[in-house]
Amino acid sequence: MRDQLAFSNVRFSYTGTPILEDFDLRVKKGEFVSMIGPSGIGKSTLFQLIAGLLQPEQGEIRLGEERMEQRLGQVGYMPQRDLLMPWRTIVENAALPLEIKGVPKKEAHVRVRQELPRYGLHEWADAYPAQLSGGMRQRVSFLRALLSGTDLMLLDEPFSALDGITRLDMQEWLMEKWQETGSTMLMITHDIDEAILLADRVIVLLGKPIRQPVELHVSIPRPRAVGSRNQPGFLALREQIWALLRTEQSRLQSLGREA
Ligand SMILES: Nc1ncnc2c1ncn2[C@@H]1O[C@H](COP(=O)(O)OP(=O)(O)OP(=O)(O)O)[C@@H](O)[C@H]1O
Repeated sequence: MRDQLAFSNVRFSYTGTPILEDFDLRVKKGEFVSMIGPSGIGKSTLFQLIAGLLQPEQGEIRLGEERMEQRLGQVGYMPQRDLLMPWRTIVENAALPLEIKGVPKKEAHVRVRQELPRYGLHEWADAYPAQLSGGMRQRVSFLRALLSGTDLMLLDEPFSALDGITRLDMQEWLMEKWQETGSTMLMITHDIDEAILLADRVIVLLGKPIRQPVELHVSIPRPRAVGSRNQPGFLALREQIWALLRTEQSRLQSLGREA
């Protein structure tokens, strides 16, 4: 299967802070990849590079077959907080990327209304974001990202602001949507179980700068559900990721003490 995203030999730093060095990453079309790493390692920076908000100093980033400097608008982005506009209704919020692409407003709204039932939101089309629960707002945010018309979705800790039960529901919901849409998904999370449950592959980001991420394949059979966490393969992966992160945390702390 062809690559949807490829980083080759990428270097990136902020003034005085190296983030990536000789960094390679390949994501196949339709794959679900989770990324996990210590705070401040550069996860959001990676997403900004993919979205084209930042450019690499060296190396290249390809989306599909193309090497693109201008990647803005080529990926769907779902942030931690939904960033829905409070003065726009649910239909108006979700239709925004279509309108930006030049689809006439009326047509954009019809298309969103057709989609809403699949998101359990058909009764909320004309409501405002403040009337919806956190989980519902994140579903609107996901639909809006999907309607930006791209096959690559970047999910930046999409459920971190939700309560525990809603979060579990949303994880199962996202797995369904991923299978339904066939989109390629790249998700940042701080939650090891979430990283494993959803993904085909977990990428553990280590090092300062990040050179060779550790890539772990998740062979838990699909369809998965919250109960899949109790399978022996899951427990072993959780231990392995936990050990990697703990070692990295101590290494970073001792580097901090030396500096
Ligand atoms: N615009 C910037 N200018 C300079 N340094 C920056 C800038 N943005 C981020 N950094 C630094 O780069 C490093 C990586 O930041 P980034 O936000 O990508 O990390 P992260 O892994 O997403 O963190 P977290 O898990 O806490 O969200 C951090 O040390 C951060 O302080």
